[in-house]
Amino acid sequence: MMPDKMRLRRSVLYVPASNGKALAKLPTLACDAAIIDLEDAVAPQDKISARESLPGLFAERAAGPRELVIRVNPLSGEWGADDLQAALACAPDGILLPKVETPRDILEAGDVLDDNDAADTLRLWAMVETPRALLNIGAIAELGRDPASRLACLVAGTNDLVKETRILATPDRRYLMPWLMQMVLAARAGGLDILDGVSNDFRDAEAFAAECAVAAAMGFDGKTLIHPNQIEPANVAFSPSSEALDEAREIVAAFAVAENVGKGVIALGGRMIERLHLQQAENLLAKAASIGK
Ligand SMILES: CC(C)(COP(=O)(O)OP(=O)(O)OC[C@H]1O[C@@H](n2cnc3c(N)ncnc32)[C@H](O)[C@@H]1OP(=O)(O)O)[C@@H](O)C(=O)NCCC(=O)NCCSC(=O)C[C@H](O)C(=O)O
Ligand SMILES: [Mg+2]
Repeated sequence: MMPDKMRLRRSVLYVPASNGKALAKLPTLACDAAIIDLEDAVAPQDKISARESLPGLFAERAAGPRELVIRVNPLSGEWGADDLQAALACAPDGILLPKVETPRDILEAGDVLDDNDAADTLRLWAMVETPRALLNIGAIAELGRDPASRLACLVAGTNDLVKETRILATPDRRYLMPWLMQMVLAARAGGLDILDGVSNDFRDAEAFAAECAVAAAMGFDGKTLIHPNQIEPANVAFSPSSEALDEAREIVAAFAVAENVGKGVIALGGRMIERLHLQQAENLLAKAASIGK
């Protein structure tokens, strides 16, 4: 299994488990990961049949680097516990827990996984989409520091957050911004990946590209998506730009010059460059290498 740090999660597409056409299209799509959704995308009357379709879908799963995650219904509700068992039987890369409110919600799901031998490498992802989750975000993210918790990734659920907090959803997401930044901060503290919420307006390519660029600048690792035409712009926005790569190569080269080896700080192009910048540059180049840039 690929270590989490090496995973690309620039474009993470929700695919409703009840939508055969969308599921059939998935193997042709260039998203880094997909979330097969049993929760909000599936109507109550389709919950059971959607769950029953999972084994067929995963039996046909082509080997490859794309991460496949199943979003179950809340474990406290009517369908969640059975969803979790069905998801486990499919051996996905991860299970996404919706409506997480406290660290306990994640630990309880982890206990179920611990009782299942087949779940050795399975990771947990958690939606941050309720006011309580926001208030508990530090404690939730702290679980990332304990590998036994299996927590690997946080996902902003901006639609539910708008609903639950009653803020106004504006194109610039101004009222969500403080909470999104708090999520990024918590994820970094816990050593977790963090994905931005979805953009519902899937026909407005320009607005979507702008939203992705802002999210990348805010520190998100990628964006959750609802439609195939959002994949390419997300892949572009969350990949290092060629200017950033040129600068990273310059920094690596500068520290490799004989007179700079062993120095903690150097001047480059009129700017102070420290070893922490070298580390940033190396991380960026490693990311570009895994993208194949
Ligand atoms: C939004 C949609 C309902 C639009 O569907 P549709 O009108 O069918 O789109 P198109 O005709 O433009 O589709 C073109 C082709 O692409 C395929 N397609 C569409 N969406 C997907 C997808 N998500 N994955 C894979 N393939 C997809 C269509 O089948 C067409 O294929 P073809 O004819 O063969 O060319 C629809 O896009 C959709 O249902 N999207 C996913 C919605 C979803 O999953 N919602 C739940 C997750 S979001 C959420 O819950 C956020 C969070 O919890 C929060 O609180 O914020
Ligand atoms: Mg939601």
